[in-house]
Amino acid sequence: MLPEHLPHYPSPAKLNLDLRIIGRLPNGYHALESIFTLIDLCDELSIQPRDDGQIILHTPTQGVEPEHDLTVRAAKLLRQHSGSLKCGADIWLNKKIPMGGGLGGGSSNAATVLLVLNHLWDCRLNQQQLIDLGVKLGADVPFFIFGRTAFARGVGEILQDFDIPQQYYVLLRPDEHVATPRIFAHPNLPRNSPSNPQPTWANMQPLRNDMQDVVLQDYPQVQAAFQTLAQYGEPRMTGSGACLFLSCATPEQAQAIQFRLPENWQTWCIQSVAQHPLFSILSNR
Ligand SMILES: C[C@](O)(CO)[C@H](O)COP(=O)(O)OP(=O)(O)OC[C@H]1O[C@@H](n2ccc(N)nc2=O)[C@H](O)[C@@H]1O
Ligand SMILES: Nc1ncnc2c1ncn2[C@@H]1O[C@H](COP(=O)(O)OP(=O)(O)OP(=O)(O)O)[C@@H](O)[C@H]1O
Repeated sequence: MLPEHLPHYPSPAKLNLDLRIIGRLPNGYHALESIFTLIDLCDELSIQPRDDGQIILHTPTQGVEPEHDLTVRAAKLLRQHSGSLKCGADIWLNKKIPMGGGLGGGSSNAATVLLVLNHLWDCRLNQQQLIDLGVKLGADVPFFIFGRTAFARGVGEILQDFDIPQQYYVLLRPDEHVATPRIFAHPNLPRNSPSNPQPTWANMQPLRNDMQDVVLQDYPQVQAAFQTLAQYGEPRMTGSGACLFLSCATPEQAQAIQFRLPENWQTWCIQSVAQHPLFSILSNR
């Protein structure tokens, strides 16, 4: 699907290991505090610069108009800051991350495009400048540019390093699409969790997701998947759902649980990844 002669750039998914809503911002958005980690479920992109200013996506994503695709929007946004309208790109995307599941795939694709084209077009924007651009595309984009396990504040753009134990997860995709705006607008959504000024893994226990209860109430398929996973531990939802995950101490434990899950759900055994896999690729070029 991607051209074989070009590099394949990774674009990993994320999990919100914990997500609390601590209030609302003046613009109506919700102020969050969240532990984000990268996982080893990745989309892949090939990106080749062109010198005629055109940005062409050769692999349109089903259900997304090419000009609305976050890869194209990211490239156009960076082009405005490149100082040259000649900057163009051919883009190929191989999607493996389910869309709209709370795994941040589209945001990750946008971050990979920003990081790679910043390099290929020699724009020389620093990480903070890329984060400031990225947040215009989506609240999860800054985390993927930060590229390490993080504690996030604001809408997700204020990031600090955060230590977590290495963990393995069973990830399950319920057969349901949850619309993020609908959950943020839900009348029963809790919006008053206390802020944690000095978060640590220990003082965040027990981990939770403030969006989870309203999603479980309103989406029977997510509730059914949750009950099934709950036979094996304490599942949680990532982002605004619908994907659910269960922490496991070893990969063998994750595989044993996955083996017992009904086949009607798409499932993965995954692990957290300490650093964005793109960083070592770009620093070697
Ligand atoms: C749930 C998370 O995935 C956690 O990482 C993110 O906060 C989602 O952020 P996002 O991808 O930017 O979400 P979008 O799908 O673009 O947001 C849709 C709508 O949700 C609402 N929204 C989003 C983020 C936020 N912090 N507060 C909000 O109230 C806004 O009305 C926004 O217009
Ligand atoms: N390259 C892309 N990949 C995936 N989705 C895209 C892309 N470009 C635009 N979109 C749109 O963005 C929406 C959200 O996609 P994404 O997979 O990032 O959401 P998500 O996993 O629910 O993230 P969140 O953690 O924000 O809830 C999709 O439903 C799709 O309409």
